[in-house]
Amino acid sequence: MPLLSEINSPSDLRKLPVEQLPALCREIREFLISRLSVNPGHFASSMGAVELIVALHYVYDTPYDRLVWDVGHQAYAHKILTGRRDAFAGQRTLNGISGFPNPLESDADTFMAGHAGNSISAALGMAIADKLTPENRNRKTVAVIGDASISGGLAFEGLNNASNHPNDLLIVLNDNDMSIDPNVGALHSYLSDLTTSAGYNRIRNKMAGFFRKKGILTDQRKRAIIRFSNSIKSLVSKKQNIFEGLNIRYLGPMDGHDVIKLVQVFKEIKNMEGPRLLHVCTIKGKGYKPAEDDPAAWHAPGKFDPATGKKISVSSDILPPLWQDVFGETLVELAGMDKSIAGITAAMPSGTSMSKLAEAFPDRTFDVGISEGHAVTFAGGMAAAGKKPFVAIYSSFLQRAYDNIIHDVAIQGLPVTFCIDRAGLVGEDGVTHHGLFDLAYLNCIPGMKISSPADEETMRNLMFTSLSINSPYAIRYPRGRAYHTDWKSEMKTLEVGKGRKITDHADAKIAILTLGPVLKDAMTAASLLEDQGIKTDIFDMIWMKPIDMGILSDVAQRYDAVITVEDGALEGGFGETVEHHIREIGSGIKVKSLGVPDRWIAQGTVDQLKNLCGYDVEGIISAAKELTSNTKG
Ligand SMILES: Cc1ncc(C[n+]2csc(CCOP(=O)(O)OP(=O)(O)O)c2C)c(N)n1
Ligand SMILES: CC(=O)[C@@H](O)[C@H](O)COP(=O)(O)O
Ligand SMILES: [Mg+2]
Repeated sequence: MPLLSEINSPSDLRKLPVEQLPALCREIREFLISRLSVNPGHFASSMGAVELIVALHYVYDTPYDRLVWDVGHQAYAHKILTGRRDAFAGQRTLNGISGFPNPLESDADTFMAGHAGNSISAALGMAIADKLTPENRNRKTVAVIGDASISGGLAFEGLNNASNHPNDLLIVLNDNDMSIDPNVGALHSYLSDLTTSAGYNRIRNKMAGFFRKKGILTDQRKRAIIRFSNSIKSLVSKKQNIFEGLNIRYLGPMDGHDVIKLVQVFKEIKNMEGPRLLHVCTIKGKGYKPAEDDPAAWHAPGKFDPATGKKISVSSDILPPLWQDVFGETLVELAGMDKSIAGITAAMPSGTSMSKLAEAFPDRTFDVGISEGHAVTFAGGMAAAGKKPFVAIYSSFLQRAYDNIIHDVAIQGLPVTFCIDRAGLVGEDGVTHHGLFDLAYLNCIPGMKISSPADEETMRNLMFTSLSINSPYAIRYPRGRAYHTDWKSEMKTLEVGKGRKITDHADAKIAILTLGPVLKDAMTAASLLEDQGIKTDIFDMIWMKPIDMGILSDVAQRYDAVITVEDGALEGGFGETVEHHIREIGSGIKVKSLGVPDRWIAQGTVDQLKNLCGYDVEGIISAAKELTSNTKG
């Protein structure tokens, strides 16, 4: 790769003649295909954003000028051009670079990315701060946001605020007509026929410059003219351009793969004043036919054969189900039993397997787009109207909807069932995507029921139990696979707040209390400990709230020490709750809590990260040994 191998910074890129940029884009795509076929990541989005990223770094004085990425899964070319080409082979691995922009990793990464919708607000903050900072007056800021991400509430809040205070923010709307799955919503269909002529903009730009030089065009007069021209346009075209209706200058649409044209346009608009939005049209998966043909399947394809596009699956055996499929297929069964059941997803139908309900009951399944807050309140509305909504949202994305859970569901005690997927460490997506806080952030909400299954049977029974729960209810489960190939057991109603004793040794001195699938590690650890003469008893608590006080008082009386294990943050988590109640009972036994410590956890495999956090089999064994030696001493 003769061009790419010489680029170790954006200033190296800017030394190239513009005519060489198409060749550079080809090399970047070749690089992405070769690296991502062996070390998987977000493929199609990044393939579609190559020209856009090259042109931005070519025209803007990065990293002094700021690029703010939305989600950031499309920004691999940005990482490659900003000194991380060689490190890219280790992206999304332990101690490697992150799969998303991260300011801790590079000064070219201006803001944390990973959760959709934050780029406009963050970039607007930077742009306005620069207006207030004399030495930064000429610093440019550009937000790059996709067509699905811009439909989220936070993005709209940013757009709505963009014309209130003087700023020169450029928003680049990267419209590839896709989310992870096909994009949804009115804005999506609106974008597809949004037009304004580039010629019209050029003339308008020249006139504005002329009148400004004459001192005729003040800010106030300019805003009046824009409002006047918008009203003329909406009279003539009958279509108010939504962005110009918000006093954000709309430019485009243009071909997002014509890197020469993009350079020319960015040069033209770079020094324009006031908030602008450039609408570029791209193809998700551009430059790799299998991905162009099926961008959803190539959003995060895993390993593949670059020559054939054949996915390289980890095993050909019959595998246990994905937890999300246990959820999806069980929900279809429940929806068949109870017509009041509806399913809601926030732009993650395939990720949560809510797609299975959509196939079986399309009229009872709702994809509301990347709008988790709206999804929860929408569910609250459905519940208030007598339905039984199941909202499936990844734990870390659900963080976006915290007050919606409290204000629009819990205070009213509405029967919404939260199916919290990707709960716990998720692995390679890293710090923004680990679902570590749901136990803590839900536990303090009055009336919220919180559960976590250790296996498929319990998952199905917890879901079935929702039919007899008429109040807010959460079931949390992890990314990845469960355990049993034949898992579709008969369902039954569980007693709310009732855990189960797994082992019962007369002479065990240590109790191990687990919540969720960490039970498996505890059982492995217990049998290894028994081989070493240390007897423990295991309890699968199933419920975090209400917690099984019967088990806690039994444990407090019978054992010398307790180990708790959770796949989540220790602060405010399951272990703290156990200790709080054991102290309330008046017991002073030692409680050792294992889980995620109070620090940010970057990317790696789940096994690597659990080991680092000390709650894998090894961690449980060493905790039991430590307690045994302490209680003996
Ligand atoms: C708050 C939040 N919800 C959901 C997601 C999952 N997610 C990641 S990328 C994506 C689709 C983004 O679509 P778009 O903005 O159009 O970018 P594209 O992938 O098309 O480049 C979604 C839903 C997320 N990252 N953040
Ligand atoms: C970029 C993004 O947020 C999603 O693509 C996310 O990475 C999906 O996670 P899973 O791979 O766990 O479905
Ligand atoms: Mg898109």
